[in-house]
Amino acid sequence: MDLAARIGAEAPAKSWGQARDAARDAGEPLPAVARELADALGHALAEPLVALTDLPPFDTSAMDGWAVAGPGPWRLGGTGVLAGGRPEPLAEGTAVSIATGAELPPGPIAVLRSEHGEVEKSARILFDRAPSPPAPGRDVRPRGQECRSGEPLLPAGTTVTPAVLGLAAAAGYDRLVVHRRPTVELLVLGDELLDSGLPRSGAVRDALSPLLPPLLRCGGDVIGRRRIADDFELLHDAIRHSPADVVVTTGSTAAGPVDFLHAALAETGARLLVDSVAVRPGHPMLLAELPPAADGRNRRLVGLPGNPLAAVAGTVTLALPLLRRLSGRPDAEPRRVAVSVELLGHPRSTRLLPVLLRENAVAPLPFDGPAMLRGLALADGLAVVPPGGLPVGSTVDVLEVPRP
Ligand SMILES: Nc1nc2c(c(=O)[nH]1)N[C@H]1C(S)=C(S)[C@@H](COP(=O)(O)OP(=O)(O)OC[C@H]3O[C@@H](n4cnc5c(N)ncnc54)[C@H](O)[C@@H]3O)O[C@H]1N2
Ligand code: MOO
Repeated sequence: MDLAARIGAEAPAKSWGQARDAARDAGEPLPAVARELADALGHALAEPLVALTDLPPFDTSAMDGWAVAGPGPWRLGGTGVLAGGRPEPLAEGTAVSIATGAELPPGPIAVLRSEHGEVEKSARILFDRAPSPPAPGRDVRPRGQECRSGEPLLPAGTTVTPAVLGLAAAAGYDRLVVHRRPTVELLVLGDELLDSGLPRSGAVRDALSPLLPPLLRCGGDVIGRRRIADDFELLHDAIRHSPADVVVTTGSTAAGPVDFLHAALAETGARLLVDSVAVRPGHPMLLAELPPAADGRNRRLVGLPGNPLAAVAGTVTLALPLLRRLSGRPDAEPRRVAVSVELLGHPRSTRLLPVLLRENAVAPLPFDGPAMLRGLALADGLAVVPPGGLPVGSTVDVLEVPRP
């Protein structure tokens, strides 16, 4: 049986948009799990975040000063209210010192800022020196100002950022229900690759081991990276036994003498969902469904071409949309930007061009060949130039290449 028959009839190359859609549709968000707040960072909320309390939970002083009842001057009483303390009711004509964030005594209480009052110490009388008399409500954060208990604060699918962790804690959460993040194993193929030092006699530095894990971490948890020699059995074995939800390979996508990826996928019983894309660079990129893991988990493989810029093209086209889908997050939408210099297109394929963004217009960068990273290293993003190119005065989508 020939290779095409073993892995299913070869479909024609997908357009760039079809390929990205196929990656977005290639799975369901992974199951929801409850995580301690600190462990939920970077995950997507599996449920809306609903306030478990009013915020603020009580009427709060917004300033250091005094809580005052009625018009001044006031008799100073009590020991004061610090943040975290419980206030006693205040009788009309009395005041008590209060700290920012402390609960106000009940009733129509106003706050006089410390810089607006003067205390006559022996008689313990507080005089009002404010430009206008303190009024109930001023310099007060009223209970429920930010939200009421039960109010939805964030929709499901929101990425848990440091700010979301803080909001969740303020709103009463100890744990969050989030989607499990997909695990990723990176298999870097190529006998010609060096891990250190200068390139020599046909051998080049492995540029993808440093480049890809930080990009892939924007969608999943990279649990391993391995260099695999150009050997069919080793590759087949690595794919078959990978514990990851998503295996990402680099190189070996084309038809060279040691490009074993298609054969290894066929031997593994994989089903190709995308097998080459009408995009430059990166056209041999692929996406496959692997047989499930022993514990029943679905597994997928993204094959990135070996040329480094082509590998980045495959990452933004297939790997990140797939990982974001599995992690329960919406995919990143491109930014639409004006074209102020003609963007030359390929006759039949989409081009992904490293560009700078200047005053909301794109400026293409030189050194954009598939094997080059010099343009990308300066770029603000990748412009998606449709077949035929784009004239001055039109607009172009620019994809973000995630940065730390
Ligand atoms: N007859 C054809 N040959 C090629 C075609 C084609 O359509 N017909 N497509 C070309 C295109 S386009 C690309 S892209 C590459 C894809 O090749 P592979 O995915 O099989 O990758 P390799 O052959 O292993 O390597 C290609 C190139 O990239 C360098 N490389 C690989 N890995 C790394 C790495 N980790 N760091 C730095 N550089 C890497 C490798 O040394 C090669 O120079 O195929 C074309 N050929
Ligand atoms: O896909 Mo290749 O990147 O054109 O070199």
